[in-house]
Amino acid sequence: MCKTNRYTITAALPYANGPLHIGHMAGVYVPSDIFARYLRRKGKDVAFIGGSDEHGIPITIRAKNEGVTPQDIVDRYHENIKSTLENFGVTFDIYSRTTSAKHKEVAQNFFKTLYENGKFTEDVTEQYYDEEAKEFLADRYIRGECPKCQNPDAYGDQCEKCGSTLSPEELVNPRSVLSGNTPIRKETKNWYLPLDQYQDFLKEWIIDGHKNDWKSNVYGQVKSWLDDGLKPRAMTRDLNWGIPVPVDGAEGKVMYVWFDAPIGYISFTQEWAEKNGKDWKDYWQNEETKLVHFIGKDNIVFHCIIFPTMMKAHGDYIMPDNVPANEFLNLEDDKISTSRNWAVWAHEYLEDFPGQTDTLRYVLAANMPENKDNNFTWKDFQTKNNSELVGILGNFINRVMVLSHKYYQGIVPAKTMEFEEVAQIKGFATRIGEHIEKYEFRAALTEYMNLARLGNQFLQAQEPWKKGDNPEEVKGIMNAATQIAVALGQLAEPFLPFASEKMLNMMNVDKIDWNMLESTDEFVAEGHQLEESELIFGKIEDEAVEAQINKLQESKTKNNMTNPNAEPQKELISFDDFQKMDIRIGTILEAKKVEKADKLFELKVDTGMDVRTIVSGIAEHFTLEEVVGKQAMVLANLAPRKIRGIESHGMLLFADKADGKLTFVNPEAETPNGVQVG
Ligand SMILES: Nc1ncnc2c1ncn2[C@@H]1O[C@H](COP(=O)(O)OP(=O)(O)OP(=O)(O)O)[C@@H](O)[C@H]1O
Ligand SMILES: [Zn+2]
Repeated sequence: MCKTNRYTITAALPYANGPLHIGHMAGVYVPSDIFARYLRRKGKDVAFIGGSDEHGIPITIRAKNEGVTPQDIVDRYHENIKSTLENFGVTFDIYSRTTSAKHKEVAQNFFKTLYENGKFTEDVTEQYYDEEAKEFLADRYIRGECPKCQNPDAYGDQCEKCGSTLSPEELVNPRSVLSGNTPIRKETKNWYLPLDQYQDFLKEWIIDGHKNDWKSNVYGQVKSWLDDGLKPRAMTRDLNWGIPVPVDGAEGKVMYVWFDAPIGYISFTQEWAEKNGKDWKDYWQNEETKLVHFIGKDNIVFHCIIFPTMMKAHGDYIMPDNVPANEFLNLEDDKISTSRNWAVWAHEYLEDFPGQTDTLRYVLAANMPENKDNNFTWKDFQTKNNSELVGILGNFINRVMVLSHKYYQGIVPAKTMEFEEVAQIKGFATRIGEHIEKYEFRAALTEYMNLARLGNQFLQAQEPWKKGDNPEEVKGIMNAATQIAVALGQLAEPFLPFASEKMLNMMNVDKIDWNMLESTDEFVAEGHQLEESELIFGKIEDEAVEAQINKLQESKTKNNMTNPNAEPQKELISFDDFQKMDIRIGTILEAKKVEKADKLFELKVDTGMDVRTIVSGIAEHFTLEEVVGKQAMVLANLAPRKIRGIESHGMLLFADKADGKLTFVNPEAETPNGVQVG
């Protein structure tokens, strides 16, 4: 059914701001790898392209919080992610990164082409700006209340609670993530991709053209975007981390991360092609090539609307043939979250379950959130391993191996009889392939396991161990069982690559082409010598699963201790910065109201060094009587400033409670005035 011979397969570029978890694997990397491995076995010319997305605000925020550079962050996580993917058996032809020189060049050329051909519109708009940090606040640099669900911590580009796509102007009570301050609005020029001009093209291509072959979750999301009407979208940002915009008048601006990241698929293909003597254009600009993007649902708009529009505006590029986006995987009935450490980290799994990589690949493929969100639980993981991989597949392979060695020293006996089960194998190969080509990975895996079930039923029905008086029949049964076992070893590869290799080694056979698997009845010949038998899958004990559940419980306990509504931490300061502050205990001696200022008290404060005047904005929180005689913390060396004509020498410190009421922060034991706090 698949006539195309060349495929370009991309997998979403993970943000290099943290390690990979099972959601990433189930949503993107397991399905794309199954697809790529299958097509290679089918003899197709495949470029399976991946890499780290190293620009974008989550990276700069993480760097700021840790007090390191963005480059430090991406170097750390790029290596971590790359080796995790390798160890998971994800067979990228190249796994590169968007901070490479090659990528910068390709992305800048792409931008320039659009610019020179007049594909952008330019617009000067007011954007939020943090006066203290001196930075424009795009996307995740700004938070505030979601206008749709009132979540107080929505981002400037998205509300994670209700899933709405937002722009910073829509946030209620916006605040800067950098300083916590309320931002001002300031004019800046940006370059926009006029998506509205591509509305008709997108409608014709997707809505009219892919109603039947795209997944309904993807099609539905695209349709609702188009029904709402597309608007121009800024492709540049006033930030200092990213790829500089290569046009005059754009100094200090970088490309929007979702402009440069998908170009990564192209630049990485170029890097790979150069190293391997190929022509990259075959993979991106040849109508006979099928381009397929594997992503999670939050990336649909970028891969179905924005990136195709970029490619259309550029010209020469093919459109994706399909974007089989998955919904989300949850963990133990809760949303996977990096910040709440509610995740099973792929690299930790590899350490905790050595030699059992395929078990996780299997469970994630079986639970893949293909059409709706799905759930991973450790109990289900254990059951699927013990009763399906060990109990069905491993059991069948092991019985065949052990009996072959017992009866025939591991030499495959003659085919003395015909069995219908053997003739059925090629049908399984075909159906597995058809499901994979339709992005129905769960159904493909079920089909595969049904062949293992068939093998067990066959042995159970034929009972060769009871037929010692008919050696010719036993030979025939064992030949047939061995055909099924070898076919299982062959067909396992897309899903269970490590187990497949182990099975084929043990059976002493080479991998064969999938087309062959779909057409033959003989997977191994009479007289072939099998190697020694070994177990393919190990049981997962209760203790191992309990340890994992305890690990999650610890995260939950920790999360419950921290306040989800706490203000984000301010920018890091050095120890020297801190040392500069002179904070000490003082006592308020006198208090009076400041005329025509509802919020202010004029206070006389004994700081231990002197008695001084401090103007404080506490009149709405306390009465004059309440504050006189009270001790308070004083920031003594704050530069004096005039407030309502009164010179204030320092500042009193209060705790700013969530309900907006101030409260004094005082030493627990009696403390003389002038004692330093630090
Ligand atoms: N729980 C999940 N289930 C399925 N796919 C997911 C899940 N989490 C992330 N993905 C997908 O993995 C790909 C790479 O994710 P990316 O690095 O962009 O992280 P992310 O979406 O910010 O995730 P997180 O916030 O958990 O780090 C994206 O296509 C994303 O849709
Ligand atoms: Zn919301």
